[in-house]
Amino acid sequence: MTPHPFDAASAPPRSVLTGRDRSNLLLHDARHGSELERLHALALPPHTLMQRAGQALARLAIALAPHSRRIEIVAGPGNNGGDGFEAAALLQQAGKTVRVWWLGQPDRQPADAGAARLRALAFGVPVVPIDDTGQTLLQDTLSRCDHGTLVIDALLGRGLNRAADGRIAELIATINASAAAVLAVDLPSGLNGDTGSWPPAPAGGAAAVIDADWTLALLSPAPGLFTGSGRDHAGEIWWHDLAVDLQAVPAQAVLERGAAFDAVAVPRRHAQHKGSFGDVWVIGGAASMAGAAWLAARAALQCGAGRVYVDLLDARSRHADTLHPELMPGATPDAARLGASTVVAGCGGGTDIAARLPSLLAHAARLVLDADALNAIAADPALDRALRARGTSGRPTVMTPHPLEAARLLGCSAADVQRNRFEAAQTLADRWQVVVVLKGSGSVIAAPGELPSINGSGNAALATPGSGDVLAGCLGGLWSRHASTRRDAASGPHADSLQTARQATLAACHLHGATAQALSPQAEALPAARVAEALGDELRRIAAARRA
Ligand SMILES: NC(=O)C1=CN([C@@H]2O[C@H](COP(=O)(O)OP(=O)(O)OC[C@H]3O[C@@H](n4cnc5c(N)ncnc54)[C@H](OP(=O)(O)O)[C@@H]3O)[C@@H](O)[C@H]2O)[C@@H](O)CC1
Ligand SMILES: [K+]
Repeated sequence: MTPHPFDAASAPPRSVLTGRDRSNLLLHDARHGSELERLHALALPPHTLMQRAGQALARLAIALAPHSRRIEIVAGPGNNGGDGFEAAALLQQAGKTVRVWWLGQPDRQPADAGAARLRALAFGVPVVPIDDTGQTLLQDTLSRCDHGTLVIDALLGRGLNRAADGRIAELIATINASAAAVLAVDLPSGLNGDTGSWPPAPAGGAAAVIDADWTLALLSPAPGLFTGSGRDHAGEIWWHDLAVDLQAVPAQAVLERGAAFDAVAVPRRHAQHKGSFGDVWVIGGAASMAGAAWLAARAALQCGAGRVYVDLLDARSRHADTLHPELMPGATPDAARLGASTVVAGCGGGTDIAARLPSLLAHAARLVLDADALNAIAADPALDRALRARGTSGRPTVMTPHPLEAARLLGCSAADVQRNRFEAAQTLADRWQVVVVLKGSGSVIAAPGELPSINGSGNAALATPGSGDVLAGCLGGLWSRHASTRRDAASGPHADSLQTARQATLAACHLHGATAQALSPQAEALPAARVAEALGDELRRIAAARRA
């Protein structure tokens, strides 16, 4: 008997976020991922998908840790463990010293995983049951490993149906405490792949989730890998589609990797002038918070808005930004100007922004609501009604809450929002017929009637004060030029549609994140003013790369 060979013709796993592929990636939750698996399994010889999964896993393990002679595979009771068994036989054939530690029972193992275990045994792979003795031995082994040992986490994948506790939680803690490198199969065990959160921990306990160096997503990546806690637990995310058609089953989310940005930041034509790219008004900067408004204005300028005005709420701060003389301090815009402008409202707005909102909601052609503008709407039913009326009338609005602002709008806690970021963002988008960016690790962009998108760029360098103001301004700038350019091309009212707003929002989130990654690849803190300044550099770099 020979193991199924590495299929040299099959594509290798791909790194999802560091590769050059900028196309959107469909993401399926656990239910639809199982449906995808079931549908394709019916059309293929028995065990094919798991064999492909094992091949992809073994191939990636060798590529990521070529010098690891010892590979410890910790396999769980279900098919996630089956992937581990499939890879074990191949890795053993490839000359590695492999051992599978198995937490399962033969009579309860699913058919695919059972066949994979028998195959591994047939190739002489040692399989150690994780009973009390096995667990002690594993703890002892992993405590003595260094980074040269590879541990494959095949404990739990999409079949997670409760918080990891008891022995499985102990195993997760043992792996996390080890110095070994960790490659997780499909999901870091313990992570809820649908949401990127942890299932509620047992009373008094902490959630147990693997901290992987790498994760190999199989078939269709789970949405939760890319948002909430997902990125921190998953490490670098790799993916293999196992040669199936992901479109055969409806997806639940989309990973945005730059396609929308490419559609929005189109090359500027020679005969265009500043009027071609529209006016942006930044309205915010209450007492001692003028910086927030200037940051947004600088970002809008860097992103290519035609003219940028700043209407500061604190009259005493109405001076120019001497570092950026292009920015114009302006008096309160009237309805006609608002009706021809993109307005970014609320950055450092304090409570003063509330008085401005009725006019902005009624007249602004395009409206970005950030920070204190969102808090004002959460606190005032009349503003809530005005925003609803704006949505019904078809005038586009983008809301950019962080989780706490979203919680205020939804009347729940920030922890509730983080438990299901997709649901929170979609509820807000549907309630007001707006585009919503729920900020945080893996910003979620939701709009009525659209699948939620997750922004794939960015890192923790953006976790600094003023970062949100820069995003709001960046969005204002890109939206202004996008809507104006589309109006040029289409001369129709649809130039201001919610779809244009959504495209600009996806583009802004991408650019904001990509700029931070370029400036601070190791995610060390970045002052927001540096990010604002560098947005233009990143735009110019991308434009130059396009021409090359
Ligand atoms: N079949 C195929 O062709 C392919 C399958 N694929 C792979 O299959 C994976 C999905 O497999 P799966 O559905 O068997 O689920 P899996 O993640 O192994 O876990 C289920 C087991 O865990 C248990 N359990 C759950 N939560 C628990 C907890 N907190 N603490 C303790 N136990 C817990 C649960 O126990 P039960 O609830 O039944 O008591 C059950 O025994 C997917 O992620 C991918 O890796 C891919 O290779 C593509 C091809
Ligand atoms: K896993």
